[in-house]
Amino acid sequence: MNRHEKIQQIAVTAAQMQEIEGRIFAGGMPVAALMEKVAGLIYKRVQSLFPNSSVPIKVGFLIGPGHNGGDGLVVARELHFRGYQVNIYRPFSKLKDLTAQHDLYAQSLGICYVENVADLQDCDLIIDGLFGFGLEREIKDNLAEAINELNEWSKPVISIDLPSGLHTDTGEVLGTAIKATHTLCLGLWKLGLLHDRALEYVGKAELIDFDIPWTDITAILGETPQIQRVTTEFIKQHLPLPRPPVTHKYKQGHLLLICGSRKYAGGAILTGLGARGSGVGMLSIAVPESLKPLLVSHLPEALIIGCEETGNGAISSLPDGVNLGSYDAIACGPGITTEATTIVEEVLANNKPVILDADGLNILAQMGTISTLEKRQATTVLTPHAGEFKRLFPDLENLQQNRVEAVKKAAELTGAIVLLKGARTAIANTSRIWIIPESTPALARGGSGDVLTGLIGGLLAQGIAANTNSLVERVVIAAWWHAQAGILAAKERTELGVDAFTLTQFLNPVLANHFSSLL
Ligand SMILES: NC(=O)C1=CN([C@@H]2O[C@H](COP(=O)(O)OP(=O)(O)OC[C@H]3O[C@@H](n4cnc5c(N)ncnc54)[C@H](O)[C@@H]3O)[C@@H](O)[C@H]2O)[C@@H](O)CC1
Ligand SMILES: [K+]
Repeated sequence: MNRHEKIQQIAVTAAQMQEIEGRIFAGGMPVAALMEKVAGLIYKRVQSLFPNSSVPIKVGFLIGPGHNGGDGLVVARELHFRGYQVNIYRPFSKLKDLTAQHDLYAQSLGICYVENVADLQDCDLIIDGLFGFGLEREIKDNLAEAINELNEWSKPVISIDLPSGLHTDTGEVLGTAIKATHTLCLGLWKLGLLHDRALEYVGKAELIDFDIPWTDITAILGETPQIQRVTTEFIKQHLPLPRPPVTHKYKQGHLLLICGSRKYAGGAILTGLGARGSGVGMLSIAVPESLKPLLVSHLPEALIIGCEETGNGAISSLPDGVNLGSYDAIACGPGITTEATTIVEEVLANNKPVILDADGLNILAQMGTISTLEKRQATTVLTPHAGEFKRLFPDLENLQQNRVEAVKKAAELTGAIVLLKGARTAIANTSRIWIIPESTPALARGGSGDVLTGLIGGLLAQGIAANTNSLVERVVIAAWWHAQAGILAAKERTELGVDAFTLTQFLNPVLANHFSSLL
């Protein structure tokens, strides 16, 4: 893996970034030289995003008291030299030394300083250098009002490092925050940018790599950082491709899906199609007896098991002769309704890897999440959305806003692999956390989660059959794959055109697009 690929997999907190920065300075790099280098990369990127033309672009700068402001001033100076019409709004009198020096020089060059943020309203572009990872308290009073006013203008805004006002680690809005259209994150991805609640502020985000020595990164984060930003390169390493040249269907995993009810028949089909997309060797699907013909017609390759059903058409028990121990993995939950308690209890009592979703999770919550999972030896995967998560882990409610912390705690409490669905799906086991950095709101649609459950099940079953010891990676692959299928489908069909059935048809093209070298 090259440096670019490796660096994209890292996400850091403010404290970690400060420690890494400290090592660079201790190594002898002058602070001013690093700022010059970083700002040089930023202004070149701004130039390519907004090239100057015969009519100069008018750029408004927001300058804060620290080194984020210092970066901003160097960018302002360089764009001034390149013919941009630069205006600076700096609502602070006390500046850090280096920032103050750049400020003096900008003034000596005759760059225009304005008194009020309103004076920037006719700018074509705003650059936000108010605060970076040094923001330590709420933004209040006049500055908060200025930011709120600017957010009303709907102009292009480029934030340096991160949108000012966002907490670097949690993405929480401290008072108020800049709504950027672009964020140029410096050096290493800041964890806060990967939180759902930050997304409406971040816009298009990209990393500006300024050559932080790898030894300084690993000295602070270790060889395998605890938090991983999931990239294509990671997926490529863990994808079950290519297959061994000599194999057979059972060696490629046997997955049992337990899903559906009279009320939710479609959920069973979608889960089955998700599993189909995974390439799993053998697929068995247990559904209420009355759904059997429907499932056979949609998934002719699968073995459909008709189960005895309750008066409302939920699965009441598996038929005699079905041995849960004979499958590599079992995925249970989509569409089963909360009546199917017996089957969930039976599945959890078994010693095979289990994926629980939807009403499977609600039943687990009723059984007692932690006490039930304590008894399990085999892997359990839980795939809640925020509402299900709350029911599963009522004691973690105060963490709901900090999704990364919440998923980490949930995994620690249960020993399970927990996948918390969201705009930035987060997955944790007891030692690490993975975040899917790209997705699409097109996936916010009924049935989309059923597809994911099938996909996870299929990948997990293949992993078990192949004796791989990295099962959590299979769950991460499924989440990434699902998101990418949504993105690809939305590109072709718009964000409104990605119903769950359509989504299943984009699973395979994602692989073909990204991994042609493995085909
Ligand atoms: N880490 C690195 O390796 C590099 C960092 N650089 C820049 O330096 C930034 C960090 O610089 P700093 O540590 O100086 O921090 P910031 O520039 O983010 O801001 C810190 C300053 O803001 C004040 N402040 C914090 N919260 C406030 C609030 N709510 N209201 C008013 N004032 C507040 C603090 O007292 C301090 O003076 C990065 O984000 C990045 O832009 C780059 O210059 C070069 C490389
Ligand atoms: K900023």
